[in-house]
Amino acid sequence: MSGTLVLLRHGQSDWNLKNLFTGWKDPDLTEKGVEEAKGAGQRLKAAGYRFDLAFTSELSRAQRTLTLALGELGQSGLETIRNIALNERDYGDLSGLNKDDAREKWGEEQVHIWRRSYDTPPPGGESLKDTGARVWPYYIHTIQPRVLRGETILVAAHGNSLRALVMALEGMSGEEIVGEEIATGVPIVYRLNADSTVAEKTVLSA
Ligand SMILES: O=C(O)[C@H](O)COP(=O)(O)O
Repeated sequence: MSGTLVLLRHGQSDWNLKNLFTGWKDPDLTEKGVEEAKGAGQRLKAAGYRFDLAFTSELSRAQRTLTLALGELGQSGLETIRNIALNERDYGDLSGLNKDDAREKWGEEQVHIWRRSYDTPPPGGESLKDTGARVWPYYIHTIQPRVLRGETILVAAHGNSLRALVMALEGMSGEEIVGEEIATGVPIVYRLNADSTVAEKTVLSA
């Protein structure tokens, strides 16, 4: 057995609440999002986790979620590496549009394909495959070596940057990833084997 990797999607953002495509836009957390982030930290603490290092994106909602969770863990000030590679999928021309308005304009099926398919990008944006092409190398070169050293690592990021990571970690196909949803503020814990495969997965739901 090797180290532990914990993935945490940010708490509810203002644009999640307003049902807007967000991508690389930078809204803050809502009050509910703040509570979700704190709750994630409390559950990690109750389960006995202590982190050696954290990673997050260049976007405020993930950074703030990390700060709030670390506060609950009593680990404020933990060494944290921010990188744009962990940013949310770029939603391109959809960014800022209401998701229900988009369904009315382009149809339910097309919008679902843009949101959940593996390799169909939204107009002017990234497919999940494109997102994975930056998330996965960053994981392999920068995050995974620390986990394989036996460390406990926290990654606070986004619904689709984490879907890309989960897809690769669990060896999911382009069809399987369509049904994968990452909840806000719910830590996903992976214990890795020394050969980097997943030994055990635990979801710390509320
Ligand atoms: O960028 C966004 O709009 C959300 O964070 C995730 O959106 P999705 O649920 O459409 O993947």
